[in-house]
Amino acid sequence: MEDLQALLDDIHTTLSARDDKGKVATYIPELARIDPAHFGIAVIGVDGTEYMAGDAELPFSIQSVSKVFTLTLALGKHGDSLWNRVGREPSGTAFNSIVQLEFEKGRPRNPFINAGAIAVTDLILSGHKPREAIGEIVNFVRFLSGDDTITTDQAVAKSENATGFRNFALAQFMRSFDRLDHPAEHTLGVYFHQCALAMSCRQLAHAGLYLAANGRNPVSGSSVVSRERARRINALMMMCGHYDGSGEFAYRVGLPGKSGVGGGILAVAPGKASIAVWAPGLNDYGNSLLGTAALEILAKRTGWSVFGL
Ligand SMILES: NC(=O)CC[C@H](N)C(=O)O
Repeated sequence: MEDLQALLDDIHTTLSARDDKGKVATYIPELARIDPAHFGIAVIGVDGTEYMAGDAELPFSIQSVSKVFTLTLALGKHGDSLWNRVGREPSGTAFNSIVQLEFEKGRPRNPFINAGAIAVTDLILSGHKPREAIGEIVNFVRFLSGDDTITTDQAVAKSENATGFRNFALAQFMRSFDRLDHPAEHTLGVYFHQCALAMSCRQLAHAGLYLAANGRNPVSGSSVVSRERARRINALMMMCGHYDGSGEFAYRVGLPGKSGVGGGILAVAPGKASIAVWAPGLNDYGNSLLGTAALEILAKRTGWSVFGL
């Protein structure tokens, strides 16, 4: 395998020169202001070695990448009973789609589409005030990444709270099937804050390291989840992490990954490394255009894939 740092520098140079950077999300007004020219990538090996290129230390809005961490947290609190609320099948629909919810009686297909993530957040809220649940999520992500400086971007959370009509519709609709335990405003108050977590590629790659290392963070030495649970979360990321673009991502990259509309993607090369990439311009599925391209090149040149050696 070629030198990883040289490879990241090459990916950064090649992709920064591309004219077509995709389109930044505009439905959350605060995200519409982000410069699509940003590009960052960080790879943390399971031995803790860090490789970075571009804006790898600049915090960005992780948005739906947070759904991996809230799923992990909620599984820790509720165990497999979580699956009574949400399924484990790819949806084949957009991240914010409502259509399947009626046919499937308010049980979202998986924890990574918006409806499913809102149901997971509702479980985290159990027994808490929204403020406490937000604190618990922030503390969990700080623990995962070993970095106490991580916070939520209040302007992004506020911006989404003011314009997240679709998410309110999803939450109210689930509530009509008795699938949420809390008022939509409470659950979404927490959900918008988890999406507004601001993290750099470096912090994000550290936070995802447990998924590359059998459930244990090799840098901090902490056990996060069992080996079996880490595998299962990876399986869900592979099947559902990119919504109706999940098949295409698996085909091109071949690694479990989770995207967010802020342009971030967390990808996991089991036994090898945790990878975070950020390029704010999105493709038609709402996944980072150049982030996907970067991971495709990285996977090809390293040979990292869960589908073969
Ligand atoms: N795909 C995403 O990143 C969506 C997250 C965003 N906060 C939303 O709920 O619409």
